[in-house]
Amino acid sequence: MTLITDVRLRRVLDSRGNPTVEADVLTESGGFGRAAAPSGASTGEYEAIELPPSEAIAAARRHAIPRLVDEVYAGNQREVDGALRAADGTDNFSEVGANSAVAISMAAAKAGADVLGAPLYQHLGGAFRGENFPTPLGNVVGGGEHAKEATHIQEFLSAPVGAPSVSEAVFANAAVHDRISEILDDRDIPAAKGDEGAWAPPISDAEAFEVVDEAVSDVEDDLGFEIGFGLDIAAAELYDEDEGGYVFGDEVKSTDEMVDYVAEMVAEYDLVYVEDPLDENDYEGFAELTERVGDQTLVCGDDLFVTNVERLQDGIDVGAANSILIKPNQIGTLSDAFDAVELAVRNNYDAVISHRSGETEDTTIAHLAVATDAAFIKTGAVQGERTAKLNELIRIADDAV
Ligand SMILES: C=C(OP(=O)(O)O)C(=O)O
Ligand SMILES: [Mg+2]
Repeated sequence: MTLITDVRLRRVLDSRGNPTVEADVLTESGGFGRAAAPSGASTGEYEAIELPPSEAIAAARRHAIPRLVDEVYAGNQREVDGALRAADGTDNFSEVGANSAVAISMAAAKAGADVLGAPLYQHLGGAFRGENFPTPLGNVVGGGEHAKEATHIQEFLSAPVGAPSVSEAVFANAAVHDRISEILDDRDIPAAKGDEGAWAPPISDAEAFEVVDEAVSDVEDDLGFEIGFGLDIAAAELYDEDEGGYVFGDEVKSTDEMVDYVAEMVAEYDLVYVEDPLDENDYEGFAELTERVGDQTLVCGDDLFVTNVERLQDGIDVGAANSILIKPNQIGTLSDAFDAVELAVRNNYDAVISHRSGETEDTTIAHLAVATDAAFIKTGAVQGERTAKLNELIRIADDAV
């Protein structure tokens, strides 16, 4: 074990061109870790608070760094994260900023791994991790808050559930992404890209279902293993109380209609995954949908649970969803993210480790997914800040990190 001797913070660019917080953690034996906070666009109402990076950095320098330097061992993640929580003093990191907190938490984990001379996933998960790999969910078509004038549903996700290796799964998602551009081209549909590199064509949700279904089937035939697809509806962004439901352009769906619609899409397209099908406050609606389709597909809570064990426990109590999206910056520390995974697994909920729409080249979530034995990782299909994580997964499987 080696003491943290320095924590340095700076503003760096994220993939949207916005500033974000990067942290370096140094230890007395020469250990080093660097990590950067991601940032969401379709953020959940109950997420930990992201402060403007300059404010978050100033607050962390004032409150958090003095509690870490020469006080805490880099390898003791619980102590690092406890110091961050104590420095902040609120439930939601509104003093220090979840962006500073998560960057320091992840950088300390990397410094701890460096001191041990172990890959990060082993430091976080133990010697027996690394045998299984998470299936990557690749965002191939999208709209919502991630692209204007595109689909109402935020993400159509390729899910290569039959891939024999992580590398084949990663390349399958890239192939689906590529096949979609050909299909759109054949239909004379222009396609820009959204924040995560998914195609953002100006088409209806119904047409997007058709296009993705065709692309997935074509690539499945080419590669010879099963590829399904799934959705992140990000329904909290569509929900408008004044309109009395979920707004899809000119059409408004009531909660009952929304549950029927999602259940029909699950049946029609054999969806393997449906994230945030209902509003973030609608535990009851989630429970009803899970009751109807939970034996056929994963119903995942992102904005619903915000990686928060209390919100997850509320969901478990009423049978809302059967999986949870894990985004470390939604809650602020790696320890909190691990606690959410553990509570999920103990209750037969699958964990899906996730990027944010605003990302950097940081690869921590690839290691987190392997360390927690997560069923899935959602980190895009193409584009540099996404491929950084996908390529790291390939290296982990190849024992080359
Ligand atoms: C990755 C997502 O988007 P954002 O980071 O904008 O919340 C999501 O909603 O799952
Ligand atoms: Mg989501």
